[in-house]
Amino acid sequence: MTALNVSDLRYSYGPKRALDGVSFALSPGFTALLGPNGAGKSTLFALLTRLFVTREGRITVAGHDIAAEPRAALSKIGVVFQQPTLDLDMSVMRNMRYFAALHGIAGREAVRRAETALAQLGMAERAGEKVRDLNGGHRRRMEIARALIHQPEVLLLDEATVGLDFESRQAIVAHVHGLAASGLTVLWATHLVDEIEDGDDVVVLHRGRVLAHESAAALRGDRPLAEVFIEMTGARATGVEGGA
Ligand SMILES: Nc1ncnc2c1ncn2[C@@H]1O[C@H](COP(=O)(O)OP(=O)(O)OP(=O)(O)O)[C@@H](O)[C@H]1O
Repeated sequence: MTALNVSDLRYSYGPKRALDGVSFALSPGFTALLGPNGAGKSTLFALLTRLFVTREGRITVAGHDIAAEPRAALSKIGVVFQQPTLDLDMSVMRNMRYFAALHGIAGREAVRRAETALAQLGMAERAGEKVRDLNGGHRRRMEIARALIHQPEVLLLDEATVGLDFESRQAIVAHVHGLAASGLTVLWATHLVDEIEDGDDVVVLHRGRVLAHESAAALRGDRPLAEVFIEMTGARATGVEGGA
């Protein structure tokens, strides 16, 4: 089943074309949106979450056209933006319940969903802690849990590990792969090749165009993914090459 379908999407900032005919279809599982700085990843995310609107191209989420049925489409999307958006003075649970309320979920159901989502990210025992007291990795995990509270089919993460140390990054990457394995459709924007596993699906975006869409294993062949990425985009691939 196609959970997210993007078809011939175009977007310009004045004369600057940021997306130039982007198409891909995603099924449940982990897809890395791999692109160097300026590739168009953030622009794509803004269109997928309807922060930006374009008349050129089409986006459907779980069969709902985002232009024709925005509420239905957006109710199927969970999103974690590059910049954290947490209230530091609330507890983890209060943050979760506050966000649940924005989706019309309250009372016991909100607590039940919050507990389930926190457990999925290995954060259950931190529910009572103030967000301010959490380290960066745990804050990010909380934000991912929060994005799951309305039980979306598609989870979008825009450079979710920016600024975190290697261990925290690894933990988050592992958790999100676990979510994808349990049936969620994950689109993980990154420029770090070490966050990508051989079994992952990869969309390579460069200068607003999709250069490749296939499994990481097929994309890299018998070479390191970093080498292939550099060759395709001319960009320096950052991150530690973790065997991929
Ligand atoms: N507000 C804007 N005005 C003009 N050009 C813009 C604007 N925002 C982005 N761009 C340009 O559009 C292109 C795509 O930018 P975008 O931020 O979507 O890329 P990105 O892949 O998310 O990069 P990064 O990882 O650096 O955020 C780039 O060439 C960028 O310079």
